[in-house]
Amino acid sequence: MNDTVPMIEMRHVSKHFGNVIALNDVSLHVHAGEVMCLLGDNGAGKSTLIKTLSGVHKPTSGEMRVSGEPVRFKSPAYALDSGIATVFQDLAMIPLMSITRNFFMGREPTVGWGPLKRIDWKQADRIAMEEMARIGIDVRDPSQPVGTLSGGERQCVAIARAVYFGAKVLILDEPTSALGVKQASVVLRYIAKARNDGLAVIFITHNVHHAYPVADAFTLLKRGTSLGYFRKSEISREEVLNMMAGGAELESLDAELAEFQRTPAESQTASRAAIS
Ligand SMILES: Nc1ncnc2c1ncn2[C@@H]1O[C@H](COP(=O)(O)OP(=O)(O)OP(=O)(O)O)[C@@H](O)[C@H]1O
Repeated sequence: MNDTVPMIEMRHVSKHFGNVIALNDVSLHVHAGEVMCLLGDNGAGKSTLIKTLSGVHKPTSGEMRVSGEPVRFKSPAYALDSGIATVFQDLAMIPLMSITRNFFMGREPTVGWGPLKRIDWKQADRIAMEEMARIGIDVRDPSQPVGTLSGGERQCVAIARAVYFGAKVLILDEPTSALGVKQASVVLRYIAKARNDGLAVIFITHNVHHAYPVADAFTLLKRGTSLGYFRKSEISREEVLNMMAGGAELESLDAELAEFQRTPAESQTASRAAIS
């Protein structure tokens, strides 16, 4: 158990859209140097939760805290100023633009003053190369279009960019969902590294196999409600899987599908037995 103040915390947060209750009394917390995996099926409320944490939505009720201080984000810029960076699935990258341009996205270092002020490309390229090297991506040419990197590498660039610009909390929206095993492992390794560097990471996924190796804790969402917050030591991979899928629902599906697997002779015997 970690007794320090969480880096980020949600207390009894609800979010309604008219009559739709997208989040209902959800509480969670993440400490510095921890990965908290937020798991939930389609429509569970994951996107609403991320958008609430990152200042896109305002909670209908409940409280959010950063380093123990209550916060109300008027816009995503306020969340960013508090050190909360969200890497959305689309990565906000321009494939045909260079790695350096994508890394800085308008925040390039400059030289000179007043009308002579201009982007310091040499410095920008050097920083981009160094940051890529730090995450284990060997960039030979920083002017290379970012679209030439693999999917996993592009995810890492987006995360590295957030870290470089001062994130304390990283919210990663399904960073591995479109990736094969090898590419997903590139991203999972980097998530573990960000955690070891002291960031608080919220990793949203519906893939328990990706979540389990890297998680320190789990929050499970179902239809807008939290099924609970679990430390990794308190819950096995199978238990997480079962809660995610809804054990009872799966058992009844098992029984239903077993019916299809019967041979015609078995089915006839079963229906005769049912009639008599
Ligand atoms: N702006 C909105 N207006 C009305 N209802 C919304 C809005 N945003 C989300 N919802 C509803 O809130 C519920 C949760 O949606 P949300 O997108 O947060 O789920 P999710 O877990 O991210 O799902 P998925 O994995 O499919 O993206 C859904 O029933 C959705 O229809």
